[in-house]
Amino acid sequence: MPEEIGYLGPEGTFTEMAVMELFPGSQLKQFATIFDCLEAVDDKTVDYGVVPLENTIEGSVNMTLDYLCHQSSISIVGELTLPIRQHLLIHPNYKDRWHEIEEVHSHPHAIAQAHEFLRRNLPGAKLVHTTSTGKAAKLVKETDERVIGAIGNELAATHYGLAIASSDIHDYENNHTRFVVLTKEGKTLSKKDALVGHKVTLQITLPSDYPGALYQVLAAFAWRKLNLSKIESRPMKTGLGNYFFIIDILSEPDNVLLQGVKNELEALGTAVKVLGEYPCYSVEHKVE
Ligand SMILES: O=C(O)C(=O)C[C@]1(C(=O)O)C=C[C@@H](O)C=C1
Repeated sequence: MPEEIGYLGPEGTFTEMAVMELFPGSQLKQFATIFDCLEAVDDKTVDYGVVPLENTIEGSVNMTLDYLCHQSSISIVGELTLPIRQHLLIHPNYKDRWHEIEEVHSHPHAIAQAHEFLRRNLPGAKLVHTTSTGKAAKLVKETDERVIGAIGNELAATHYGLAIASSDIHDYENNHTRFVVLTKEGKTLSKKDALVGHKVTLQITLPSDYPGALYQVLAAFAWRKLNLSKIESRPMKTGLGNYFFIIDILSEPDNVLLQGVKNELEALGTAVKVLGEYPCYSVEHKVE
């Protein structure tokens, strides 16, 4: 049976752009929400899932992080970073009337990425959250009795036959999103081009709150000269002030120094869960 790839749909999402780059020509299955996609990987309805993990402007996608940390035994087997260009999309019937837009629909991350543009250009418009930018574009296509807009990409504009009323409306030029490939079954990703490095992502839970606990964790990486690219705390959901840490390390697979870190941390009573050891890819061009 051909492998099936789950992703955040419908057609025209940024996640679909990532999937087209990572799994060209594969059998795809769309999910309405990130959670549904994660669950499908977990219960093996699909072989791989592709979901967003982090954006330059908006930070982490907590749904993805929390699922990986709290609920599952699925792991990260790859990462793709894509440039994110947000456009204001409108029904073609209203293409010259975008200043009259009453509502702007999009994924909360996309709305946040264009906050300044919306404040300046459409201060009276109601902002409506959708499960994805593709969903918002589809809604605009289906609504021709009112002037509404969506924030989304050029793939959605083409797919739904929408006009681009204003292009590149994201507030910061350097707008990128990291997408991760997840799997349940020890599968690996074998993309050949666009490789930019390797990472290991660890979930670290301190034994208890004592002075210098995090410092001790970081020291284990520091004296081995292991380069961290991200550290983030997330609530354990057991009480205020209880956090665990998610740490990304720029490291080749099977690095013996990392095994040393794990042994040292575990000896200190710190729990270490490996969320993934994976290749990282990056593309700057648009996927047509
Ligand atoms: O809605 C989409 O198109 C998505 O793929 C989701 C998502 C996100 O969750 O951040 C992905 C990239 C962009 O940052 C905006 C939205």
